[in-house]
Amino acid sequence: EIPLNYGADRLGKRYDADMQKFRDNRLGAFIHWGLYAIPGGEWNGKVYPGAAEWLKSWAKVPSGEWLELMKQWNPTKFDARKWAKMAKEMGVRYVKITTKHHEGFCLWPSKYTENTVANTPYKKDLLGEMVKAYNDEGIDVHFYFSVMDWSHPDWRYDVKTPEDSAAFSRFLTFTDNQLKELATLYPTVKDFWFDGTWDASIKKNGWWTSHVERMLKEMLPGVTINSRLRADDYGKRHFDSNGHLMGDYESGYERRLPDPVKDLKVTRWDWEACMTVPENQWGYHKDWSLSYVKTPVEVLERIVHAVSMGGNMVVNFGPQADGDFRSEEKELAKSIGAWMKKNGQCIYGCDYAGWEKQPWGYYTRKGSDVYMVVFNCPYSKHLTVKTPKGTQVVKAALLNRKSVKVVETARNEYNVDMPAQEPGEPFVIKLQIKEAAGVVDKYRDALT
Ligand SMILES: Cc1ccc([C@@H]2N[C@@H](C)[C@@H](O)[C@H]2O)cc1
Repeated sequence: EIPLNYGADRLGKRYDADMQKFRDNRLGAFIHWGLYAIPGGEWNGKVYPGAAEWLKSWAKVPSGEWLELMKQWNPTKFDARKWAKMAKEMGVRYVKITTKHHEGFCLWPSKYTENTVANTPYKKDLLGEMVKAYNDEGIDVHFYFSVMDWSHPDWRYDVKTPEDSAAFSRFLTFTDNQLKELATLYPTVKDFWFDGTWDASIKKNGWWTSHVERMLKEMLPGVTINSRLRADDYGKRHFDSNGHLMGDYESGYERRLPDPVKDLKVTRWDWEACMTVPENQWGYHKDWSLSYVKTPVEVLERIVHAVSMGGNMVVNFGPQADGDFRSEEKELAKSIGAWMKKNGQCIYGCDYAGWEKQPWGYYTRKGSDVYMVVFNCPYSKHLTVKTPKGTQVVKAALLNRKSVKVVETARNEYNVDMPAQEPGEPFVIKLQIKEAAGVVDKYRDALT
């Protein structure tokens, strides 16, 4: 290993109560809300199909002109308690809120910039209202924070000249001040999810990313920090130059998931994925017909897929400028919530089972309870289960307790019957297993 000053602060997973809660939460929601919700993907009469929160970039809008949108920021339909009820009904255990996205508009009344909700017709502290409402519903609040700030004169994509260095040093101080402000004003925050940290300017200042992690953990003991913040002494990101994960969980799975067979390495560390419901829209876009929109079952499959590999999943919501949600998102929250109410025990507090992936769906596990979450029903009417050496399936039952037949078909191989009547939606079978202490290998493969 090479010596590093700004590499991983810790080797291996955290097992303290705060990290265990982060892990047990498993299902979260993203809230992407900012000035971009006002134009909703359209600028000067042209609709841009790209991500709506990047409209400033697609339409090449100068910062001054973009920030004019602040004059229109007045979400009259915003009701934090309603938002929190919607999250509760969906069954999310935490919500990640964009405190400031790349555009530089702050949902809290920061005293380090004019670009905040305080200088809009709405005036009030939106972030504070949200934090209180979610916490009152027992939902943890995580802060998304974009380091890249398109509206700050001292932001630099790279640092090449002495002027760049002076400006970027001011920018890092500004950012430190905003982060300290967030940690001080909203001390119940449980996590910081950094974005906008891929540019050379940050990679050349790995020390600062290490300082931010340590500063926030000093101010808020137990807080979790995503790997995306971090760059080491050599600009290596997420995993340091010795291959160790920086931060507390890997945060690279954005709109994609690790392969359940080829990418089992991810089960060695904590990780959190995030996903959009359309192909690629985080902020509100007025026209969702421009890309495929995932059905609730497709969203659910991604949630289960993540948990089956020991990860969390954060499903994105892009509220409208008026503070209400579009109907597709309200329906999605209801639909996922209905399923979670019946089947949540295969998600919350669950982890990677360590069993061989099967075509019918995914395993999750909590202690000695192994869950089969079935998305694909086979014509054979049997669900193949292959257990590790020394592990037997003793019983199987649908979560509503109706048992299903289990027949041992070969060494460590079973046919678990499909339920008698078609469930009509993804369903869960809970397995009772028996794990031999020493691994006794009763059968042997034929000698060929
Ligand atoms: C290339 C690219 C940069 C930033 C992003 C941001 N990360 C997501 C979590 C959203 O905030 C998106 O704007 C997405 C793609």
